[in-house]
Amino acid sequence: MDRAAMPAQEELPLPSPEAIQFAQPADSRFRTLNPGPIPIPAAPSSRSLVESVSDQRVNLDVISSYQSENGSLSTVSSTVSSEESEKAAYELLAHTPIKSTDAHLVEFSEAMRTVAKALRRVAEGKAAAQAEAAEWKRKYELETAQKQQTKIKDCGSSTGNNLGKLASQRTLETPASDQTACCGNHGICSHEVLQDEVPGSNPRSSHKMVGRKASFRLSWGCNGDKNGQHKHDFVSFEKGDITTAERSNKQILLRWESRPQTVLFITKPNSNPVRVLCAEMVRWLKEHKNINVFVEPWVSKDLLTEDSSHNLVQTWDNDEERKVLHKKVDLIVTLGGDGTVLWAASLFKGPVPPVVAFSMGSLGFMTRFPSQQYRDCLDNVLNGPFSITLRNRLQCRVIRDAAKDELETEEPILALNEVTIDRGISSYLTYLECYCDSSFVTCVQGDGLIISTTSGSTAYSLAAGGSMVHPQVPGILFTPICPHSLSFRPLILPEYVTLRVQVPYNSRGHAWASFDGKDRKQLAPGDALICSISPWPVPTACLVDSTTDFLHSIHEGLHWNLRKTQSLDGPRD
Ligand SMILES: NC(=O)c1ccc[n+]([C@@H]2O[C@H](COP(=O)([O-])OP(=O)(O)OC[C@H]3O[C@@H](n4cnc5c(N)ncnc54)[C@H](O)[C@@H]3O)[C@@H](O)[C@H]2O)c1
Ligand SMILES: Nc1ncnc2c1ncn2[C@@H]1O[C@H](COP(=O)(O)OP(=O)(O)OP(=O)(O)O)[C@@H](O)[C@H]1O
Repeated sequence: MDRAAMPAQEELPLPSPEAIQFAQPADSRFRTLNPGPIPIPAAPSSRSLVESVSDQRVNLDVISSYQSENGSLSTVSSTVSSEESEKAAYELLAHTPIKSTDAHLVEFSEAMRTVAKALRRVAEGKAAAQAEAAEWKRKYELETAQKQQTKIKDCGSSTGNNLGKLASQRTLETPASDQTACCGNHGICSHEVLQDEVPGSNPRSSHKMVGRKASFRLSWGCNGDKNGQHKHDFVSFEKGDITTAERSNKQILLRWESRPQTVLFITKPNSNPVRVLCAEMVRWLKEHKNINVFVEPWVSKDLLTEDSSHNLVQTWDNDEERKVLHKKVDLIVTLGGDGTVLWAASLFKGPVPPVVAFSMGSLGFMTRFPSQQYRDCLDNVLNGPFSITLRNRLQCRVIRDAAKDELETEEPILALNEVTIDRGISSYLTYLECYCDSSFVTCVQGDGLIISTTSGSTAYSLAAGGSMVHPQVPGILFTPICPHSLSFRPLILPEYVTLRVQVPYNSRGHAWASFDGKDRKQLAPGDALICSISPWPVPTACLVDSTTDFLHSIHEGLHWNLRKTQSLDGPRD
């Protein structure tokens, strides 16, 4: 490069001979090539810049530039003796015009210039960042001081003149004794500030720099919620501490704002006690409470044949009418066992009115109301308020291989307990690929898989080794059925995930999906089942409250951890 064409010197000072010397390689062979300090025009030295460039790099540059002018150098340096190479090098130097050496130095100084520019940019960036940080700190301290002053005023004690002064000085120094006198009794000041030692602060007093911990924000992020409409704070950051602001397991109370007028009865079929009680309750509700009653079509016929006074009981004639039941019904009463609650829920593909489940079955895990005391129970519920358990349902969709490019293939199916994917009549192991959102979970090889709600955790999932989970816990259970693996433990996943169970093409057989033990669907290789929590839970009325009812059911219904207590006589510590 022509020296005249070089950029202005202020861009980068040319390296001094001293600097060049510093950058010389440790390699002795190279030293023999080095004719000593090279005379170059005097220029301000920048040793520090040169230091940042590795010696090796300079060596390589210089060597390669020699190479480019005399391609034989590498052969010389690697194959001939050092004496020969020295001789060759001197010859080479003798033939190398000084212009060429200058050209290398120019090249080198250009490299230095680039490094200097980069360093300058870094230094400028750092200075700007420091200035910005200082400005933020200043504003923050000012704000803190102002807030502090306001609180001190609120405390009714003498104004902390010091704070005012210090605020204007952009720092806040508050003697600990002042704080106690001012706000200590109210527990405000002393707990909401951090006190850090400030280097260089007034050594005469024990004054400290006072500042708040940095605040930050966490929020729910809903899958697919591009507008962020469902995002809301779920923690608060009071004084820099994370506190849960909203808890999903709060007790929920139902308080009527207007009087309930319509009750739907769902009853277990083929049960005489149920039939008799249903007729009695319907009459009582109509005569004493002036309530409109809906029943299933087959119940309507039953009631009419028994007593013509039941002709005022309403029902529905077709699916379209059934689909809008939730708009007419204030309350659902079930008479039967858990299966009847499941059946009642299955009639509602969308929102479900509150369910009051009377126990007329063998187990009655979800049926907490004693049928003998139906009058008191119904009175309490109709008057309100009463606790409810919001029971999540699974919304499941079968995606057929042939139609997997279509967005929605089959109607979604809602399950209150679980969806089971099993081997059906096939005698082969099921082979199911499972994904949670977009992450691979596992391959199930065994009898099948149960994807259960927390309400269903005490049903089939429990029998397959899953944990019992309180129905208000927001989760989805992932429980294998007889997995042919020693290490397949059940999982509980968060309620917001979407699960996909795929029958792979290389599966030996078909799989079968069923929903709350009903509605079996065959899954061929290539078919998939998608499950997520439905937006329409089933609100079931509690006899006492959600937790008391749950614990009562696991004690009384499942005899959980029932064991005779050891007597005192016997060995002791
Ligand atoms: N091996 C098993 O334990 C097994 C096998 C198949 C189905 N099931 C369960 O049966 C349910 C269908 O119930 P059904 O009454 O229509 O059939 P069902 O008449 O065969 O009764 C099943 C039993 O499960 C009990 N049950 C149902 N839901 C429950 C729950 N949430 N908690 C505790 N116990 C519950 C019922 O009270 C009943 O005793 C399915 O959703 C499934 O959970 C269990
Ligand atoms: N109204 C209904 N129409 C059709 N089937 C129903 C209806 N109510 C309940 N069933 C079905 O009847 C079966 C038995 O009902 P349920 O579980 O309530 O009685 P149970 O077996 O005596 O009680 P438990 O669940 O306590 O053992 C279940 O499979 C359920 O789906």
